[in-house]
Amino acid sequence: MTQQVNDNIVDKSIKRVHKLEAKGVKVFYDDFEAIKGIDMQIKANKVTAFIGPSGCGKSTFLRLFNRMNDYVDGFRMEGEILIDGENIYKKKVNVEQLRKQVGMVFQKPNPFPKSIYENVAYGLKIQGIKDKKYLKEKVEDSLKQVALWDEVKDDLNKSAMALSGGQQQRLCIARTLAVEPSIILMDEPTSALDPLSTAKIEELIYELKQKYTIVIVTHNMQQAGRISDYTAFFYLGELIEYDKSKKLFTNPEKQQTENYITGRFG
Ligand SMILES: Nc1ncnc2c1ncn2[C@@H]1O[C@H](COP(=O)(O)OP(=O)(O)OP(=O)(O)O)[C@@H](O)[C@H]1O
Repeated sequence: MTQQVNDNIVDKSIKRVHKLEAKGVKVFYDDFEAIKGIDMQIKANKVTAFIGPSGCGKSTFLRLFNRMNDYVDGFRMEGEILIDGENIYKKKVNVEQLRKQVGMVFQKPNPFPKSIYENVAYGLKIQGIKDKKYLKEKVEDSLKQVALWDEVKDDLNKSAMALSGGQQQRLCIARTLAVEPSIILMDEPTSALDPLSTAKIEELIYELKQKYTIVIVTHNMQQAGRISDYTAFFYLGELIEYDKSKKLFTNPEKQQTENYITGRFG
């Protein structure tokens, strides 16, 4: 099934406008076909939400963009995933480099059992950066971007595990930003958080799209409506509908989308 977002952007501008692209993508876990042939283009510097009932393939599809499924037993993919026009599944692709460009934030905040400072500096240090002044600046800058700096600036040596869940998630986003990705994948980043922390992360996502291309899986349709520019509705491994969020949530083209967003199934 071919789904191109419906707003008159011509194909020849893919490299500039469409940051991510899937071409004829199928995913199998052994014999099970989890993604059944998806074509999709995702725009740069926008927030794109993936919605759909449990098991429809949102996370599987999201994880294709930084090759996180490569580790899964029985995983096999057909088709192409392109970033800025480059197929990221080509043999010569350096997966470590790719993951620097494509950061990921998970459902449960997963800070390392280290200090706040070390968590944010970690990615830079494993790149071999030793310059203390640079590291300090980068840590401060990343924590400021996630609006955590004021809360932690006097406690940078404190364990990250002592932070609240919402603070931990912002720290994990700061850790992702420190290595300067251009794309951030988020897999239900607020589902383990209280409403106040959720609101903070949503504000943050809104700010971050000035600089980053963000793709977010969410079960929360209000959230998708609030923060995303585009929404893709998946069902049973297919991309059913993909459009501007305002359109998809108010006037969907497909009956299945309408049934889902009005809570008739899922
Ligand atoms: N490692 C795996 N091995 C076998 N099957 C898997 C594996 N991971 C996912 N699947 C199957 O692939 C399908 C898609 O799963 P996926 O986790 O991508 O869906 P999802 O839409 O993200 O679900 P949820 O909203 O519950 O997280 C499901 O049927 C799931 O059971």
